[in-house]
Amino acid sequence: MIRMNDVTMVYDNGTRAVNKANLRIDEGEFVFLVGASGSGKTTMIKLLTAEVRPTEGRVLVNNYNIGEMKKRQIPYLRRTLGVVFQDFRLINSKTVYENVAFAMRTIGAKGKAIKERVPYVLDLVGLSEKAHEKPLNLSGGEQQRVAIARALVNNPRLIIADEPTGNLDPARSLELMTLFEKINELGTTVLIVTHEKGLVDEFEKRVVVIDKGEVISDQTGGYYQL
Ligand SMILES: Nc1ncnc2c1ncn2[C@@H]1O[C@H](COP(=O)(O)OP(=O)(O)OP(=O)(O)O)[C@@H](O)[C@H]1O
Repeated sequence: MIRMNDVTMVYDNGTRAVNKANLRIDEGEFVFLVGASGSGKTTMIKLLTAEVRPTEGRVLVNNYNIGEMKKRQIPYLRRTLGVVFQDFRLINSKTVYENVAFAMRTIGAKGKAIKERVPYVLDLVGLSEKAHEKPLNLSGGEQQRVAIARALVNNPRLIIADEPTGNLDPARSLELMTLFEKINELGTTVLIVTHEKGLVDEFEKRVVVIDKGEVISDQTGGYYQL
């Protein structure tokens, strides 16, 4: 599913954001990726979605080789991924339903498939009642769940969330993690980037810690130190 072998990523200005990192995530896992600000978490995610390419080493995601793939292949890689951004990136002029349906339309899905699938994912994230609201009439936690519904709607093998609890209070954050747990139990591999240690400690999951672009610890459950 995800393989990083001795991966280094250096930005144009010379910043070495990822440094000889090794990481393997298998189908069905639930993984937290944690690290201090500037440690390289977002760059790791960008490598997985082919927003940036490795300077050295090999990155494999759902059998795509990120360093060698052609630009025109990138949309196909992204169809296998659901990405939840910290700032939601919803279309405020469209309803919740339309935001989620839109993600299906972009990959060519039509009427019946959309009518079946969108209500299912809205129910999964607990937003059936809000289907016809516009995003700006929702709370931050609800908007976050719209973003998750949209990421899930095309049935990705892997869902990646970058700081998904950044805008939420502790109770909502816990609820959100419980939702990701449920999504994982339904078969989707989950990778969550966070620097909220308290939240990670609540869940007995695999925790990968990065510091200065290197994986410095990788263990399941329990305490970790930054
Ligand atoms: N586009 C860019 N060009 C140059 N350097 C960058 C770029 N994006 C990030 N960096 C640098 O790369 C390093 C890693 O940044 P990254 O955003 O991956 O960290 P992060 O762990 O996600 O941080 P945060 O928790 O603050 O979001 C930092 O030193 C950052 O300044």
